[in-house]
Amino acid sequence: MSAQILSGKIFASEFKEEAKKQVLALKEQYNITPGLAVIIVGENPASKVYVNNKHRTCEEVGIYSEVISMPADTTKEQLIAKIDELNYRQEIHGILVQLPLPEAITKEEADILNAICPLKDVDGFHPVNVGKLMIGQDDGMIPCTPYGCLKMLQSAKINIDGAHAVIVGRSNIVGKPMGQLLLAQNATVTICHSHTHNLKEICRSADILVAAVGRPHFITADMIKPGATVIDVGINRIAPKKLVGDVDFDNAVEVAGAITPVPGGVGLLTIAMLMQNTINAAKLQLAK
Ligand SMILES: Nc1nc2c(c(=O)[nH]1)N[C@@H](CN(C=O)c1ccc(C(=O)N[C@@H](CCC(=O)O)C(=O)O)cc1)CN2
Repeated sequence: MSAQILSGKIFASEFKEEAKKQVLALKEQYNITPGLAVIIVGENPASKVYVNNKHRTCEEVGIYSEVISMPADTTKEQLIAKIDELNYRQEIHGILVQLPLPEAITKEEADILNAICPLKDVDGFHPVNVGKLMIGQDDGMIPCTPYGCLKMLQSAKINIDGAHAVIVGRSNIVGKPMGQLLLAQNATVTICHSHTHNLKEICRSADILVAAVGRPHFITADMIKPGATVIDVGINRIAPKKLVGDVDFDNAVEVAGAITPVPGGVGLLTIAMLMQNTINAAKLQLAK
């Protein structure tokens, strides 16, 4: 039997509707419009598309949006000076630096992201927010992609409590925060990576399998337990107009119980959750 397809489009539109209501409530109760500033450095074509989509989604949901485009030869100091300016602007509740940064400043990524005030860090990449997620403190920001995966699992009523969740990939943006989020929901979490022995056996023991490796079709059908929920976070461009995930979808769909497609899966939730994080940031700043 073929798996249930977890459509990112449907969940994203559900989450955006919820965000719209919260924006209206903030306006009515406190006369506040949440504001998001996105900084893009350089000319990466995919980044430009994502940033435009962020701007468009802000308009759709009722969030004030500013896109700040900086040239590819921007220095770390210039970028941090821009972030500082935004840190002090009251109408900007969320600040995001689009990744990847140009090669010349890639090594400075940590210093640049750490310059964002943790209360405005809508990506949830600042060490303060990483720490809050780690210790289960709920007044921090959660990275958008794993946050979207969790909300989708909850909305689809997939059981997490007591489930064995296996995450393949240990990035700071997806793998590690995904593990913390599922652990906080009482899953038994295994994080696998390139040095893991018996990867196939571990994956096959997963009730929830999250693929976040960045390698096309890395997870094959024989690595999936029949009936498991498979979340594919990979976005791999294998030809100019062809995107595929980390999971061999066509075969996996015959084994899994539920599965996300690529495109049209959790990627779409990333921007929906950015809206939610901007609203959460505005609420947190109200309370300060
Ligand atoms: N500062 C950040 N930079 C980056 C992040 C991030 O969360 N914060 N994530 C990615 C890019 N990204 C958002 O920024 C993003 C990626 C993918 C999608 C998406 O909608 N994917 C679609 C396919 C879109 C396509 O055709 O390319 C899908 O999966 O169906 C949205 C946002 C890296 N940088």
